[in-house]
Amino acid sequence: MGQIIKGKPVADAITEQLAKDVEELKGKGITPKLTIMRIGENPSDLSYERGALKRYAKVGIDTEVKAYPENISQEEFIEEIKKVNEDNKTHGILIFRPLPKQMDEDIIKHVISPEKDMDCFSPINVAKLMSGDKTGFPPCTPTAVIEILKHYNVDMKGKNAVVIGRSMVVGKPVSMLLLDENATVTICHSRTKNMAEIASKADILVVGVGKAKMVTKDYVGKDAVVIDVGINVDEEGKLCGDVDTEDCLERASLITPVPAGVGSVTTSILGKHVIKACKAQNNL
Ligand SMILES: Nc1nc(=O)c2c([nH]1)NC[C@@H]1CN(c3ccc(C(=O)N[C@@H](CCC(=O)O)C(=O)O)cc3)C=[N+]21
Repeated sequence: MGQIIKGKPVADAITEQLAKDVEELKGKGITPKLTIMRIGENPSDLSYERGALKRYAKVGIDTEVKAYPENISQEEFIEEIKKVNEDNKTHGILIFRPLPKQMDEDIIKHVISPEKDMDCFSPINVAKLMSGDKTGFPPCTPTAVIEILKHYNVDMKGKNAVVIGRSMVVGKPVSMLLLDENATVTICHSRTKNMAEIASKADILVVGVGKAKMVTKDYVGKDAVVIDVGINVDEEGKLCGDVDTEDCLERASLITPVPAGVGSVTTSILGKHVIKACKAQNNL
């Protein structure tokens, strides 16, 4: 029988350091600030926003939410991003994704200033992630996955890691970060044949596809570590992951829940990025 590993202890450890860093910056007369740009009222965006606001109120990071109507035009949104880029008080920007249909992410991604881009939207940060340049900002959720594995002493070196999903927010970047930790990485996606069979060979299984409870015990090898990155809303309007946690628990050794798993660590990583950006922008 496996064990459920929560994000909270990991998030708390990171937050403790955050609070110290903020205090130090405030001692120098600097208040780190994050500006969140949200279009519409997607429940998973709102969940992230609530988590972030709560955490940063505790540690003293200023947070401003700029909310825009679902039908805002691309031109208007670009102007808004430019304004925040130029706002001297803002050190970090988070733009919730995916953006609505009228937006072309391949255009917008070039607008956000790479120094303020907290979640690896800018192609500059994507390139830095690919090349292992630590001055960039890898996306928060994939970084949270690695922090959880480290916190619970899961050895990644030489292990078989299988990632399900190839998105730019989860699958691809988390694969790069696992590779950095010397895991042997396999990426599965919608066209993969025999996915359950491949997944069941994993020592570490990371799932981020956005399909509620898609991963059942057939995907899980004995004593595998399962990290559920999915944030879905079920028929009853409750948050649930991509993994059927109950079902997989009998085979897995460790498994993260949703909610209270990866998501809770994501917000603390975002805070860490804001501090890093704030220091860099103040030549500290
Ligand atoms: N550019 C971008 N990057 C993202 O990483 C991103 C995004 N856009 N759009 C939305 C999704 C969703 N997401 C969540 C992160 C944390 C919680 C989180 O903190 N959840 C708390 C619950 C908080 C609450 O609901 O009160 C928990 O799981 O315990 C939820 C959802 C990141 N996403």
